[in-house]
Amino acid sequence: MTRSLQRVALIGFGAVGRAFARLLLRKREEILQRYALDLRVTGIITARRGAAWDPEGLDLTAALEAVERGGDLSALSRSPAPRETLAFIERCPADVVVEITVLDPRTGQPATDHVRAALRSGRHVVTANKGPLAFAYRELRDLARSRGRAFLYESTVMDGAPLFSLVREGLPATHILGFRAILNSTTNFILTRMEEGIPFEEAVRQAQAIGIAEADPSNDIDGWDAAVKTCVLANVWMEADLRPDAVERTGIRGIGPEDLAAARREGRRIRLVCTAERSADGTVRARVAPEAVPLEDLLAHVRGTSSVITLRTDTLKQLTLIEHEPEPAQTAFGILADLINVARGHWG
Ligand SMILES: NC(=O)C1=CN([C@@H]2O[C@H](COP(=O)(O)OP(=O)(O)OC[C@H]3O[C@@H](n4cnc5c(N)ncnc54)[C@H](OP(=O)(O)O)[C@@H]3O)[C@@H](O)[C@H]2O)C=CC1
Ligand SMILES: N[C@@H](CC=O)C(=O)O
Repeated sequence: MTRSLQRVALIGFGAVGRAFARLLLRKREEILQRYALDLRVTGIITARRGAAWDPEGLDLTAALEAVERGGDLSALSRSPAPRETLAFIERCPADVVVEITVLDPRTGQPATDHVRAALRSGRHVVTANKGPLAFAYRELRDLARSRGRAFLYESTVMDGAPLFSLVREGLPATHILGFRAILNSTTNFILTRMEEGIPFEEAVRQAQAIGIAEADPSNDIDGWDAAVKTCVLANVWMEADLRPDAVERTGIRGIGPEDLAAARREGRRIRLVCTAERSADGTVRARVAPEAVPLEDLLAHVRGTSSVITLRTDTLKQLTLIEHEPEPAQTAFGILADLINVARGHWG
């Protein structure tokens, strides 16, 4: 096998970026042996911890140590790297740009501009940030196609679970008619902890400590992250062109221990449920709302950070996928899988 080199730039180095660095340190040799793929991180930029690039590959152990002790990445750079993110993306020595900055569920920015700039400058793009798909999926997909570049996003929904590749590779000639899902780990974790008697604020702190909460956890609590994910799935699978504010959205802020106890007395559990269906007029209607789900329903048994989706299809009837207790390491795996698929050409 001929060895190929893939140079990767990380735009963001928070919980997911650092989990990806740790995973690559663990898997680099195996990937080289199995796929003849030499995966190197050649650029990293953050908002407050500087930027670094090195066309030969950055020392990821040193990058992790620098950021974890509250330091700056600049000392690792072979030559001074731009501090402005768009300039960094345009000039970094990379074949693939990985977008893992903070989600803004109301605008999808600046991540959408980052993805657009990367594709325009001839890079493949992998994103775990859902914003670009919720706000500009069609445009970015078409831009990637017109440039002959990959645009993959496995980690945007259900972390590293192979959701998009399952539909892309495993469900040919199939229409997704709708879905019902639990897609936000933080709210599912909070509801589960509250059922165990832990106060709401403490459950939020625990979700933040795991690294699964958004930078602003109200984007989880008020249903925004779930609405954005619902949009992403509807846009990619159902040819919808939805934006998050078109999703009927209620979060879990109003739910207290007494509501959970009342549901329990009726043999139910409260879960934040995401649905999308095509209506009779052909448009896609999407909704995120807490539901008191009966214990006979699979969704009632999805606990902690776990997530679940049931797809309704025109070929395989219904298909359900459950992801058990993901953390940022599983999101990092989705990014790694996308990068390997870019190198293998599994993205058309
Ligand atoms: N955490 C999870 O379990 C999952 C997260 N995601 C998505 O992945 C993305 C990253 O999540 P996570 O790592 O948890 O988020 P964090 O908040 O931990 O990290 C975000 C990173 O982005 C950097 N950043 C912010 N703005 C910019 C900018 N304009 N230019 C360059 N860097 C910037 C931050 O810099 P600084 O370090 O200086 O603050 C930080 O390094 C989000 O979009 C999230 O929705 C998807 C699936 C699961
Ligand atoms: N904040 C999100 C992280 C993954 O997308 C969640 O809780 O699901």
